[in-house]
Amino acid sequence: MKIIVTGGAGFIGGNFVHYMVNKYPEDMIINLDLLTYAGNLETLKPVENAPNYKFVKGDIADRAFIFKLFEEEKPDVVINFAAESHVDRSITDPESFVRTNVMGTTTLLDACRTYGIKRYHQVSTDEVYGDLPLDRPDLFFTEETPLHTSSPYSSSKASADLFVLAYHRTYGLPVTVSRCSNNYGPYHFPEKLIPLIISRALNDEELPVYGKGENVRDWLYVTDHCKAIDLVVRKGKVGEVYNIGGHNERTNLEVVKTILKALNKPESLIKFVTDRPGHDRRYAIDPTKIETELGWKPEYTFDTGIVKTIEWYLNNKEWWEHIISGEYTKYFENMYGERL
Ligand SMILES: Cc1cn([C@H]2C[C@H](O)[C@@H](COP(=O)(O)OP(=O)(O)O[C@H]3O[C@H](C)C(=O)[C@H](O)[C@H]3O)O2)c(=O)[nH]c1=O
Repeated sequence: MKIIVTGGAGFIGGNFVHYMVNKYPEDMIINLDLLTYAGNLETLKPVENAPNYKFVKGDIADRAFIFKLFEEEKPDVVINFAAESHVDRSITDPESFVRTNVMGTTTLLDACRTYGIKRYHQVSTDEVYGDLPLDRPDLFFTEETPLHTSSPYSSSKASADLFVLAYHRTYGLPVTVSRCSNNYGPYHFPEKLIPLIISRALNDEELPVYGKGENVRDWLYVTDHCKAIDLVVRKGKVGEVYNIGGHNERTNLEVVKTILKALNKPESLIKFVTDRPGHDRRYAIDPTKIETELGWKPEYTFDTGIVKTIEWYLNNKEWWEHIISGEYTKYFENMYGERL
């Protein structure tokens, strides 16, 4: 099979490319990525010379380019990870989220419709369901939970999901959608909570915690997510949505304190800062459907996954140190300067 993985130089896409190149030597994995700020070819070093791997630089929202690529490659499967993914950035620049996440998705769908495809898979997020109250730990997102977005980011992802499902209903395109909870693990860009806290704590820098740190996220180790997507693509029912999460809810403050303890750094580094506008309170996934229909079970709990993640950041400083210097410092100051 020829599989186009979009966004394969990003965090989840990059981990997925590693997983697929190693697991399916008989398949050809084409990594299509625009290499924007969070895309990094260093992430692909371990697989870049594999005979079943190829990198193509390009924009999923560039219709002429995408159609030419499909004409040349005739892929059997397309798995769309490419997305602007940072909620804070979507608050300052919503338009780029519409372009990549919505227009990029519809462009890929049109190419799939024109050239034919065995499966199109959309990698989505539990943020499309909005949030849950903090005082109702009995509530979880299921695939039937209505879409109810809070941020420009989640609105763009929900919109893309609806297009994907509409292309199934209207044109019969064989699609699946998965919606995951917060991922963490190797190669995570240090603008997101866990890698940001690890990298800044290692440099003894202040750690911005939004509001009171009471918001809850449901943490999923990235390779558990990769295995789930592989299962959905190969065995999931066409036209269906699958939620992916492993019941690992933690408040942000718990997460930050866990990392500080593991690194033997003081809690005095924590700085409570102005809250994110529209900040979702709690995400929590009910994974019953993917567990019962496809037999997926996560391998990592938060306690085992976070240790592995911290070890990776300690052993791979060359991957992240240059990111948090230079351009990134400017970005960080713009984003957090007023808060810190
Ligand atoms: C960067 C940062 C974040 N936070 C808080 C905000 C959130 O409550 C939590 C995690 O934030 P982060 O930006 O890492 O992730 P989410 O906003 O939950 O969204 C993430 O998980 C979903 C599923 C996706 O779909 C997004 O693409 C992905 O970015 O920590 C802080 O308190 N301080 C910080 O410096």
